[in-house]
Amino acid sequence: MDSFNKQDPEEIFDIVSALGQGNYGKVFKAICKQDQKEYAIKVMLVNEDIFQISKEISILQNCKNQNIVGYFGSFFKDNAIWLVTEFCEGGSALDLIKIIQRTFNEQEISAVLYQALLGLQYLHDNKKIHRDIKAGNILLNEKGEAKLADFGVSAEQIYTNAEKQTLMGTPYWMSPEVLGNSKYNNKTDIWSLGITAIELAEGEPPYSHIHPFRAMFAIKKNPPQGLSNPTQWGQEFNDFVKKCLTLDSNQRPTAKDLLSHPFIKQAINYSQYILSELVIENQELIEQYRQENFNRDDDEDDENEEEEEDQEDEHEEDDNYRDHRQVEESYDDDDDDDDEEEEEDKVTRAKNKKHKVFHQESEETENYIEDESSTITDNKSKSYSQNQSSKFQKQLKSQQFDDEEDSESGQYSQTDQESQQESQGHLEEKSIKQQQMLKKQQEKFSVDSSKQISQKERLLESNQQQFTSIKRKQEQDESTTDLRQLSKKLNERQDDLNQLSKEKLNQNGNKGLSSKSKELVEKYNKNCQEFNDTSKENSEYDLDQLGQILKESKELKSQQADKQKKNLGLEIDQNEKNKQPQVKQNTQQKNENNNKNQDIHEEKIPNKKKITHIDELDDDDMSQYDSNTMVINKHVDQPTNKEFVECARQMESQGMLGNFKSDNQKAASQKQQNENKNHIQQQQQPQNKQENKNQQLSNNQAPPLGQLQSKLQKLEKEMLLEIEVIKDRYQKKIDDVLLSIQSHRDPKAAQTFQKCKKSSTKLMKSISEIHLNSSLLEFSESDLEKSVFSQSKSDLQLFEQMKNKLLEDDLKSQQKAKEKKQNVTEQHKENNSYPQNKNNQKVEKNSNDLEPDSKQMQQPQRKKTLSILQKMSKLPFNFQVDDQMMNDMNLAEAHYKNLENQIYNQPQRSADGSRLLGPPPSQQQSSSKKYLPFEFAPIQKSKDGNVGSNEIQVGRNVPFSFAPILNNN
Ligand SMILES: Nc1ncnc2c1ncn2[C@@H]1O[C@H](COP(=O)(O)OP(=O)(O)OP(=O)(O)O)[C@@H](O)[C@H]1O
Repeated sequence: MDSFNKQDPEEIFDIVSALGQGNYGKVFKAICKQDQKEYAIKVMLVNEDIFQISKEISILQNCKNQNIVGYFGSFFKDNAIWLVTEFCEGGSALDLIKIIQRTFNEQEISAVLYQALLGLQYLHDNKKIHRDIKAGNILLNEKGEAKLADFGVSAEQIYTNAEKQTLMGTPYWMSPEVLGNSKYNNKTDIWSLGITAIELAEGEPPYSHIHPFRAMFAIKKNPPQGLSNPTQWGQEFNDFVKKCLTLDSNQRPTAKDLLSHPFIKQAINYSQYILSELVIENQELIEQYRQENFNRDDDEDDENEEEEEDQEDEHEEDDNYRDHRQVEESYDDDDDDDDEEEEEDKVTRAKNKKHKVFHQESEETENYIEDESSTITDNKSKSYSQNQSSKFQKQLKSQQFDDEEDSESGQYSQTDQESQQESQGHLEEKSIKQQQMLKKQQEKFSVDSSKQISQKERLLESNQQQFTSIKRKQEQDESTTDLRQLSKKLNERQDDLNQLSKEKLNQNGNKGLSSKSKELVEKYNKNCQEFNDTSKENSEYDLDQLGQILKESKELKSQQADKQKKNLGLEIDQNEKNKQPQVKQNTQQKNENNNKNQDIHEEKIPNKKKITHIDELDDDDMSQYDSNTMVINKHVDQPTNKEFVECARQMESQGMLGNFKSDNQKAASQKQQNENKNHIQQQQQPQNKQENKNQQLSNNQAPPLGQLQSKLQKLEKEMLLEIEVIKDRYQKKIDDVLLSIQSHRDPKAAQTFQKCKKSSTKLMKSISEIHLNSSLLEFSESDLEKSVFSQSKSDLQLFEQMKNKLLEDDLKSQQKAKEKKQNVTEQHKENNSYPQNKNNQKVEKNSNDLEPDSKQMQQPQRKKTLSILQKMSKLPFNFQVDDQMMNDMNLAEAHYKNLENQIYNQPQRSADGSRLLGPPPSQQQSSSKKYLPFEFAPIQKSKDGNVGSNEIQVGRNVPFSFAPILNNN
């Protein structure tokens, strides 16, 4: 008890939701107010089970292992113990089977068992026995870790023969030796693990269809039951189960033995990865399941409280039968008193567990009812109450019949008046008593049956709720299909645009499009193509997200279009009047908002001309607008984009496109139009024909902007959120795989890591492309600059620069080195007549002459390299280093090494090859270290467990950090 924290747990934690119900209490999800981390808290009322609870605490306290659920402390409040453990997002393996509504496949089973075995190995090495291994006690988290939990019945290993053995565990998972009279040890956990393997594969342990006490008997007497359909499973899995279920515990393998079983060994590479996928993919369903269970538990709690008194006696028997949960039974064959105590104990425990049992009972009934239609359920509840009442009627009749019989027999058998009267009085009394009793019974029956009816009604209600939720899910699925179709449409639309741009290019190809313009258009086409490819590659989830946004945007636009249609014709003049101030205001706002950005931009691109049509661009102009500027400086006119917007509008007017983008584009065009107008008015330049055309078009078609803009802003925010979510998701995956690589040096995981990174970058690129190409949402310059895409692009450029610089400098220094070498050789030739000793001195002197020169040459270059490297070190975490870049880096490194070797290390031979030139070996070593600009080193994790953001990932199979070495001087 000393170990309990004295603080009020409610001051430390916020209870968020219920996670589940155990035998000893409810488990809640909580958030620590201080660090905002999630925890699981088991709240257990203190009663006679205090021994179990404190044992669980003490065992958890002493276990620190990745595959044992982490313990953070315990509190005592209001006669309840709060046990704080680490939160496992996936709940138990059994929960997951229920949630995904299928059993695990062989890969998933091996993944769970591999980690469970690691946990068991740790426990057994520390002389502990779990004693309650089952799928319900293996928790899974988002990282794909499987953890043993629920140590309520665990024990320190008992070795002495004098010790009384305790029967503990959950019947179907118990080993024959636990059920028999023999002593048992940690091998009992291995048996239970074998049963758990069957449970994961089939959803139920063997003998689950029979009464648990009978099952206990069967386990003890019968040969082990393996998988019920062995041919359905691989040979290795069959063998694994068989080995776990070895009858003789001495022959049964240990956890360590099983870790090298082929069925388990294969899981080492993928265990965490696939479990993480399983948990993350089903996170929504898991939450839903918890929510539903929580509601049901609450209802049932209330109900049970009401029924507790009434049903206590009647259900006691049932309780014993239905208690599929833990059975704890001390036994001693020779001692009858013990048996009695044990019997009493059982009853007390059964009472304590009644809550749980009721819960299970109604769950079973409910499951049954779930299979039936609601009408059948209704009928069932009715017929049940009918049965009850007819049963009661029968009883009533028989009672009445007995009474009548009694009174009749009384009439004929008694001759004496007094005794007759006496007897009659007695009979009357008896009859009154019986009638009272019957009345009571009648009342009780009616109460019971009405309770049963209301229970059934509740079940019916929950059934209907489930039905509605299934229906809702179906609707969701339908809308997901809708979204998928939408995203498909988006792709098709991109194809259309592609096609259109190609046609346009062909048409205009000979009409004086400058080569730069052509190049630009081609680049745009390529981007579109790439976007199509990547968006096809991206997961359905991402497409769904994008589809959702597009759907909303479409709805918004169609609303706008409807409104506009209404206004058109009738109120066009009015509309025009109303529109102008709004547009003006927006333009003003926009101008104000973008003032800073524009200033910055003006600095970057001086003398920038405002371009409104691609034909207005000449080669000089085009040189200012390379692809990067297009991406980063969004507010710069993008001729290709405008071109396509116009084409799209034309297509639309010809009925070739829906109104999917038009409103937005019109809005953008209107805004641009106004901006241009202002600009041109300022410069007092005549407007060209094309602009007039555009203005006419936009004046006729542009929608009112106020509402649209605020909705667009909302959409933009949502889009940003979506991006964050997607980014997070990938980031999490990357982190996890990274961890797994680090812990296992696992090439498969490394591959996945690379894949994740690639798809993450692709995704970011796609998103940026959507921003750029569809003009769906307007990003400010700074937003765009923040985006990973643009960042990566400029960083890539930086890297290119660095590489070229290095190669250039390298070449120069090689040339210089050559020249120096020639000088040295010539000088050597001159001094060839010197004695050996002197000669060496001379050479050393020459070598020293070389050093300052090389240093001079190296220092500025080194500085530059370092500054570039430092810049690179600010790259975002998910900056992708592809093979090409990897090669470049290796190349750069090799060049440096080479250079160093040539200048300082490589002992050079004299022209005739007879003597070595160069510094003594001691000098060689130090110089080589001193001048190496960077090296590959294993990644160091920062305190918070993340890979530092200032480290660059350089992936072969194992990630490395790329850290510049500081000058020793
Ligand atoms: N750390 C946790 N993280 C997430 N969910 C948890 C955690 N601990 C328990 N749960 C959920 O709460 C449920 C109840 O857990 P608990 O350990 O109290 O009992 P149990 O294992 O179901 O029953 P018993 O105690 O009879 O073995 C679990 O099945 C699981 O769904």
